[in-house]
Amino acid sequence: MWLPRSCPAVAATLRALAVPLRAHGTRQAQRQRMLFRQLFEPESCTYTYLLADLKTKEAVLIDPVLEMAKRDAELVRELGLHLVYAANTHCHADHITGTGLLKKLLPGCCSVISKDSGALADILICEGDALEFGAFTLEARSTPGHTDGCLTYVLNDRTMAFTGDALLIRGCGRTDFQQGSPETLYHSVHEKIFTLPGDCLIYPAHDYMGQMVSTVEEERTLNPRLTQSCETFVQLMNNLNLPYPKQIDVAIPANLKCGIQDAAS
Ligand SMILES: N[C@@H](CCC(=O)N[C@@H](CSS)C(=O)NCC(=O)O)C(=O)O
Repeated sequence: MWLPRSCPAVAATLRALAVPLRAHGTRQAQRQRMLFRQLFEPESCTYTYLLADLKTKEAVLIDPVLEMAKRDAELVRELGLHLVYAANTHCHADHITGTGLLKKLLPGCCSVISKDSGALADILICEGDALEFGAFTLEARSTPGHTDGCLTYVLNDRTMAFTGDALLIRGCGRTDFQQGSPETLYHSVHEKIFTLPGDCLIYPAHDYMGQMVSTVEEERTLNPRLTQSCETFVQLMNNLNLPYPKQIDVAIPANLKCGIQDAAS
């Protein structure tokens, strides 16, 4: 049924909708000018993310892998982008980061990792710091527990969170090496990730089951580990008995130097 805009009931409804509609419009406008790609490295099942402002062409890569750095650099060039940051969520133990090589392939790009990781990079960031690319920012949230230096990068409109190994789809990062602590991880995820909006998309650093994306609400309600009490979670994590990652002995020393063993960063 058609109702005139002057109808008081319609006017009240439009007033009530005004804020959410405006907010939705802003998110949609933002989405339309942002490029997003999820890239994959099959050996370590690592996801790399490319985000760019389509207007200014400034771009960020999150968690690039050494063996795929040429692919990533080629994609950046093909799309006419300018890579400003090659950022790690943490010092990985299962593969060598591509950030060191990307700095050579795409001069002008800065490597990034958290100060708490103890690793070298051009920019060492902390909780609350932001990486800007054009009109967008990625806020760094400290989410330790898998390692001391784990960060989750949250897009400024809180529609996307890049959780590294802190939160995986229906899982989480192991806590049995590299300063791992199940108690710390539990609190990180509950306080820094599960407090994001329910429809915020979760993009992890890995998936071993072929899944690509989740949401805060899904993980808050369905994650088999993190829906448990902290005590049960700790017991569970202390009894995973997973084999060590195949590349651990080369990956950690290399990643402490940004993926390059004979140079500072
Ligand atoms: N088989 C892989 C390593 C698998 C693994 O240990 N993944 C880590 C993240 S990379 S350090 C993890 O936290 N897994 C959690 C889980 O529950 O599987 C290899 O050899 O590279």
